[in-house]
Amino acid sequence: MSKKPIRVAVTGAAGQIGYSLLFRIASGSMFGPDQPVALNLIEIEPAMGALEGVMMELDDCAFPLLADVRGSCDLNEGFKDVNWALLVGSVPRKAGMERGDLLNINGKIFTGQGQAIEKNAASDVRTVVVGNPCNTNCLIAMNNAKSIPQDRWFAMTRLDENRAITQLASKAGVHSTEVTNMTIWGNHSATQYPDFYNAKIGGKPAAEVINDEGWLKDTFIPVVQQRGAAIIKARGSSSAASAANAVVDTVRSLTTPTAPGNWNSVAVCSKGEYDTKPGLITSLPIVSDGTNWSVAENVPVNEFSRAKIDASVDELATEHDLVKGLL
Ligand SMILES: NC(=O)C1=CN([C@@H]2O[C@H](COP(=O)(O)OP(=O)(O)OC[C@H]3O[C@@H](n4cnc5c(N)ncnc54)[C@H](O)[C@@H]3O)[C@@H](O)[C@H]2O)C=CC1
Ligand SMILES: O=C([O-])CC(=O)C(=O)O
Repeated sequence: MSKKPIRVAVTGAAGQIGYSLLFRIASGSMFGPDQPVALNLIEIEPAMGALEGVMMELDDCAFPLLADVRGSCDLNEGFKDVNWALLVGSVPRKAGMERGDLLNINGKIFTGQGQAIEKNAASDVRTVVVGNPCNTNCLIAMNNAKSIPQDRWFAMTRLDENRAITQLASKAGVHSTEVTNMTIWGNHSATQYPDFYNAKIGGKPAAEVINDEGWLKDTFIPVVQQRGAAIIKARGSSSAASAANAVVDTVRSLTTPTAPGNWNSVAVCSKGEYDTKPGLITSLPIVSDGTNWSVAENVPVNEFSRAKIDASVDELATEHDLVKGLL
């Protein structure tokens, strides 16, 4: 192993998403086939036994790229020297709940984690929040680590993007790789707006290719918005393998150059782009040069899209007000 390993913290490492995610990271899916990785696995005390078992399984894979694995329930130890912090650990919702209902239970987890990241992580640390409600949990962590630049904080809407891509591809009868420019705007919640107006299929506007605005507005949007709930209903627990896959995609898209003309969705700290509210963690169309990211420019926003984006940003503002005491 000639390259220095990238050290990655994963919270909730013994949970359902953790059980898929760790093996993808260790096998090279996240940082590529010639990049060694080291894992700092963080759990709460009662789950340390289960984490031990997961670590034994990591050992049993003899992954060529895995340089080191540490398990801890101490946040200072867990976030020590990490280059990436993947904040998965938190309680998932049950059937009948909205993700925002978890704010009371999960929000406070992210104050201590933000502080511990600021105190212990490597100087280049970047954080992706997965635990729900992920936008506002990310807001809490970011505001508890004010010396870390705001452009290093992300919340995950890539699973929504991937879901939207598959819905459009399947309606158009094409492979998912034909669908590009799929923006999820706003909150990772039932108000998110999967923007079919700017999505493309085979390089053409998706709305033109599908040619059924009624379906796009009245079926496509709610199916994507409610996909998490549909998985919970079918599986009895929330999306795990597809969520882990989306974490891999998120980090990969931030660390490799975006294909020219395309973009991906991730929630970042808004600077007011597209008239979103500055300071909120809002999903936007993002491009990367492999090192730095920026918001895709000149994406047209029509009246329909404007109303949908505003509704989701309003919900983020309400969540912000609910957690003011934690910021
Ligand atoms: N943003 C997104 O697209 C998605 C987000 N999620 C969210 O991800 C979170 C995790 O989901 P699962 O892995 O299925 O849940 P899970 O219940 O299977 O695992 C969560 C793990 O987190 C651990 N944990 C709880 N509090 C912790 C803390 N303070 N520090 C460290 N670890 C802690 C638990 O011990 C458990 O092992 C949930 O909040 C879920 O709603 C799930 C799917 C998609
Ligand atoms: O729906 C949930 O609670 C889990 C989640 O965030 C998703 O699957 O998108």
